[in-house]
Amino acid sequence: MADITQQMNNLSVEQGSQGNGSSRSQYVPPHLRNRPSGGNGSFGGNRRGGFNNNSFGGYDNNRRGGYSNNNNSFGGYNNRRGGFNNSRGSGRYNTPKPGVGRWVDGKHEPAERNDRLEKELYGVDDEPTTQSSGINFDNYDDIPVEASGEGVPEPITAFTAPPLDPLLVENVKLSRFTKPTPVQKYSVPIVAAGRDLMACAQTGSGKTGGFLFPVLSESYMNGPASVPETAGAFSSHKVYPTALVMAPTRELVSQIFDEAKKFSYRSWVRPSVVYGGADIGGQIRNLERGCDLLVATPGRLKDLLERGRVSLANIKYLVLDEADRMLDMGFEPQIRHIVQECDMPGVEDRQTLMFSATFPKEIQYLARDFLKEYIFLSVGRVGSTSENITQKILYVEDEEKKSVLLDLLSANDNGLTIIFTETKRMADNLADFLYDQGFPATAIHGDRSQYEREKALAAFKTGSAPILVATAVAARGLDIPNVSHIVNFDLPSDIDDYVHRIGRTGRAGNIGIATAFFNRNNKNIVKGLVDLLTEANQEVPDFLSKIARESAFGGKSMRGGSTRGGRGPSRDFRKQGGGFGGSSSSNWGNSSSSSSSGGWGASNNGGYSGYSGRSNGYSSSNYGNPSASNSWW
Ligand SMILES: Nc1ncnc2c1ncn2[C@@H]1O[C@H](COP(=O)(O)OP(=O)(O)OP(=O)(O)O)[C@@H](O)[C@H]1O
Repeated sequence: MADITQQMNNLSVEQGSQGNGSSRSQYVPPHLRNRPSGGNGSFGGNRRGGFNNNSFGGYDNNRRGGYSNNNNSFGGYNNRRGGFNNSRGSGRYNTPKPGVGRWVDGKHEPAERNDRLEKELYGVDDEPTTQSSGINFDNYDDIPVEASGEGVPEPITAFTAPPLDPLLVENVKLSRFTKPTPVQKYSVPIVAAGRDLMACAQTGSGKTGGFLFPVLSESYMNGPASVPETAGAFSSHKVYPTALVMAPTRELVSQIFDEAKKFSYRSWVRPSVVYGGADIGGQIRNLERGCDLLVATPGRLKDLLERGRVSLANIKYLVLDEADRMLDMGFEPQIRHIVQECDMPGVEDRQTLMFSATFPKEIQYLARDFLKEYIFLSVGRVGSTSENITQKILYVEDEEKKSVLLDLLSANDNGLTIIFTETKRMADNLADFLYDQGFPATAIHGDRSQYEREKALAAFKTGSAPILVATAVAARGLDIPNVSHIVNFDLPSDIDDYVHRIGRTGRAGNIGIATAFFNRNNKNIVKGLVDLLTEANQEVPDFLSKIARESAFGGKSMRGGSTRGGRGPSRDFRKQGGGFGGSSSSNWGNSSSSSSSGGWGASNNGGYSGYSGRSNGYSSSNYGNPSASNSWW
């Protein structure tokens, strides 16, 4: 990594314009300059057989890394009619299947271990598709965490049973996780105490485990609910999951599903996934094989509810992941319909966990309506970036971008690179260009079919196409091991999007580089960028400070100018209202915690009235290491 940084420091735009003498002055990247002419790099040949066309003939299709999750390989109960969903709680399964446990007479019977499945689920060390925690993983301990609300339970410090279920601890070990990340430390006891949670945490800090660990662990201890007596004659066609996770994109739900498979190995809990753009018939058949934990995009779930294939009557745990993104994508009506107008138990009879990178007003309304007396958890400063990511901002005019990109890619010959563009057309154009220049690139964006997107991701993950050109579709949530470099070929206009994009590297304590091409067209983001770089102890180039100063006179003062309030408050907004009489707040870190009045006071209706009358219940503590608050982010 140091080498790459060094080489990047030495880069200049002029270097990129050196031709190879041909009349088309086609750029020849340094690593190809001394090769005999005539080839197009090691994977050349027929362009249509390459990495970025729709035929996908050119790269090896290793499905392990992909998103083709219609095959619920552990679901396998074929007794469709007389199956598990009619068992009403006991002796659910007749035929044990590899890796699938049972709940029998009020007891959990985990399945035997299975070598083949373990290799499939957890991979083997040093495989490109497995990611271990990086050298800076221990620094997570230094991230300031603020937990506020009534009666915040003590965080756990290790993966131990108790409080976790022993099977969950075994699966966590198989995943090579040695200790919990901050969000996991808090979420485990919070969920075990029956509390609701609203969590904001930095990218790559383990939020998926933050909800999967406690939900699965509690499920292993408490077992399934029986099918409601009110279920009609057609209940055998329906599934009655105990836990529902909603997330915005197909890729993200598929990824959560893959994680859920790992941690539910050998247990009675069978995870399933449904998302739009894929054959619904196949998804229904998979659901019928067993569905205790359902991971879904809102649109497809609504469809399945309307078809009577899913009942939410048994939901004990509702998780909304990337809630702000779901609202951005216009899913609020579907989410409200699913949570409030179908058969899901009310807020008092389920536990609800919400994860969101930002906490603007719209999310606060959802929290007010979906959660009860929740604990607010803030890990790191909301919207901040990790110091594990070295951020470089280069001044590059639009017409020079391709040339500079080629230099960057030539300098970075190990690890995976994601290049973000603003438009789908540019993503395709750039991927084709890179292919022509001898770089194995593939593209992912919303105009590609689900099949193409899965293929592209699989090729990228396995390293057969180590360069992924992407639009915002890949910006959030995706967790791909060994991504060492993010290039913002086009900067987004919202600083939050920038944070999420670069968060695809530097995950789980690993290090990474993020390079952005900046020019005067990106003036709207300059203030946010300067603040962010400063906050993460990154170098702020002179040109950027200068443009920021100029722009300050132009009037935009908000970071990036997000229309939704962008980064939003990182603090529990309930503290700002007038309704928390007698609240006490102790702040052990150094984040400023002055509470202001106004805003969310008595004008709120609905779910908050219960809070306002408390005389002594509300407390807030900041458990971060006070000396460390500047050391990591
Ligand atoms: N306790 C742990 N020990 C080691 N690695 C972990 C641990 N928890 C999670 N990870 C790994 O860290 C990476 C990031 O986790 P995850 O995808 O849950 O982050 P996230 O907070 O949801 O990120 P984002 O905000 O980008 O969606 C994953 O590769 C995951 O396997």
